[in-house]
Amino acid sequence: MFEQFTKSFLARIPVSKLDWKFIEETLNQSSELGRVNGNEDEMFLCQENILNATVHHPLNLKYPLPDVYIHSFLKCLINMVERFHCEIHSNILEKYTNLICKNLSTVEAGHRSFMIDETTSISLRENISIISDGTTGLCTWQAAFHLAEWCIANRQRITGMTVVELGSGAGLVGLTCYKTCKPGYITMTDFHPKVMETLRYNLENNQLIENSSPPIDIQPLDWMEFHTKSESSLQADLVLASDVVFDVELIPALVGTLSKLLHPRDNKLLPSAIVACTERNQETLNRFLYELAQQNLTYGHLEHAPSIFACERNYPRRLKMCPRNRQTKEEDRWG
Ligand SMILES: C[S@@+](CC[C@H](N)C(=O)[O-])C[C@H]1O[C@@H](n2cnc3c(N)ncnc32)[C@H](O)[C@@H]1O
Repeated sequence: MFEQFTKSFLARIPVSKLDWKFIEETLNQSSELGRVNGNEDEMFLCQENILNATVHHPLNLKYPLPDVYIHSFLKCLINMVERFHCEIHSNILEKYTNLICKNLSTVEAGHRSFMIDETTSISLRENISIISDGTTGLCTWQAAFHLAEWCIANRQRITGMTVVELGSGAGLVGLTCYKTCKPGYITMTDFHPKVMETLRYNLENNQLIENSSPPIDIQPLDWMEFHTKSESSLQADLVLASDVVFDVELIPALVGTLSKLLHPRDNKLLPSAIVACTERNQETLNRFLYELAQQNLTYGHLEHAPSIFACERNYPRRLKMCPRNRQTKEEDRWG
């Protein structure tokens, strides 16, 4: 009954955007039931159920959301329960008053948990601010959800492939690919030390380091250096990257990196790259497309995959697929 609400809560959808209408209806039904049966416990039971589906959910107990988020959630819940002229459940009050006494910070890191299906979830430590510690890589960006959903929809085709992810950030795309697609090998990369540390933590937290079969790996990879290297041991059948097209200064190095990784190898599948772009600034995207053409890389647009993640979807996003110029239409492979 609470599945959708739980999914949004654990994914840290802004509190004001949670489905409060649903909570109101649930409280209303309990209030009516209590009145008809003359049973005052109905409202307490309902508050307990809401708490169990959110703050006391096993994933939140194991991978807690930031206190500031829980505080704001409980505040809204208490306001709503009060509108029914009903006593607030002691567990809610206790949790809330404990949080009031804390010095809450909006730059605090905390977890977000994403439920993919009944048995698969991914919990990531992420900062609340989109830019912190001088990097954009400590939170999940919107294009990542899009690309992760594309991976899930194409999992059978990805199975067994050697996958490299560029600019992995907090790790949603790589971890989703690893958990749902069974790639032959997956290497997640980034360059910022704090991002690398968070990425490692997130892999360990999802128990993916020790028991990695198929193997999963994290490597530092700075596009600025990589595209100038003459040799690299890194090879890919498929390159994934989400929300990496955001700074015109970085685009030549990013495309140079893609070009190197997409270089055809003997007796191997021609590699391709799926780059999920958020369409914020047309000029930046045009520069990306210009650089692709300079490197003799063609591109096509891919269909959106069905939505799975609870997330905000404010910006239009596109998946660009970049194979090296060739006769065969690569869209036929991934389209
Ligand atoms: C906007 S974030 C996107 C993170 C993640 N892919 C997502 O969609 O949530 C951009 C990512 O690119 C990485 N990045 C920026 N410049 C880079 C460079 N020169 N080499 C490698 N990664 C870089 C950042 O560290 C950050 O993780």
